[in-house]
Amino acid sequence: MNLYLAPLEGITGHIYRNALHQCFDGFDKYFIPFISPNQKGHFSTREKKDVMPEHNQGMYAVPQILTNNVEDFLCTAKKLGDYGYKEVNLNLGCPSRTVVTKGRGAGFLDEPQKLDRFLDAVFEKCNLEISIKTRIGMEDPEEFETILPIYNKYPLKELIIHPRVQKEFYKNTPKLDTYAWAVEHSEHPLCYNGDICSVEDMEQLKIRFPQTDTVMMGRGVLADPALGRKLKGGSAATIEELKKLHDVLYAAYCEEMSGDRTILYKMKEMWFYLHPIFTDGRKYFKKIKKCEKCVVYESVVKELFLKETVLGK
Ligand SMILES: Cc1cc2nc3c(=O)[nH]c(=O)nc-3n(C[C@H](O)[C@H](O)[C@H](O)COP(=O)(O)O)c2cc1C
Repeated sequence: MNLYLAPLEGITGHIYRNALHQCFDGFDKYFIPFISPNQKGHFSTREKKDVMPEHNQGMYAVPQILTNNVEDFLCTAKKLGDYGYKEVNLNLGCPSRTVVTKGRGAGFLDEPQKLDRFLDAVFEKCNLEISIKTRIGMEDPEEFETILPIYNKYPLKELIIHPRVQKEFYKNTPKLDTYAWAVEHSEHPLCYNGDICSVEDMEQLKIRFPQTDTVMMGRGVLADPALGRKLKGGSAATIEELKKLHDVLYAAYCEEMSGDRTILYKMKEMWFYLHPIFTDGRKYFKKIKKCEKCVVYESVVKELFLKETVLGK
């Protein structure tokens, strides 16, 4: 089984990926949140920090590009190639309105002919391997019957399918019937993505799709950082391991960012996903959300790790 860490913009940046890799590992590929090429043609500070080889040591990292412009894609891919990357991923799933209204991310799925011409040009000129992470349409899963044949025309490294349409954002449940149709009709190796948060979820997926041997996971990992390890037959997270992950992350955010508010914003985001793994996690999450100073935060977290334990999963 190949397991991939999903890109989560604002969360699984280099600090999170390195902390996860150091404390739990378990992933065959670590996807980097999207790079959105700008008019000036250079990376933002966040993007640069995220793709720098020294921030991705010892792991197979895949950068992702969000664009609908051929030149921007090629120019970004070239720079990533210069950094040493062999593979890039194209984002055709981002549901955010600001992205979609510009015809990027999931918005590109609304213009199949333009998408076809885009892929034709980038596959002709790009020297790197290209994979695609896609939703199944904008409004209706049936749109995928037009989109998949386009993907089938090009030599994709792999196709990662998150079987929701754009308008659902992260609501409802993944459309497994559409994924089943894709399993039958795709010419490419497939990776399934969506709502795999436990060993049981994976078992269910494998019952219906025994041929699926590559799965990407995002929020499930934030909620249980040992998920990848557990899916590979390893043990559940211990309280000591979770404390270590927390301490590594917190130290790295304190070093990279300035100001209690900015640091605590990052930590609160992490706790939003992670708190349910602890006994009485809700109580502590409420306290954490109220923290405005790092010293106060540190004492709340210290108490949590002292008094609570990990819920058996
Ligand atoms: C906060 C957040 C940020 C995300 N950022 C990205 C991104 O940069 N690129 C991308 O392809 N998908 C992004 N996604 C989608 C995830 O990669 C993934 O497809 C989605 O969360 C479904 O998988 P999951 O159920 O395992 O979390 C993001 C999702 C969330 C919730």
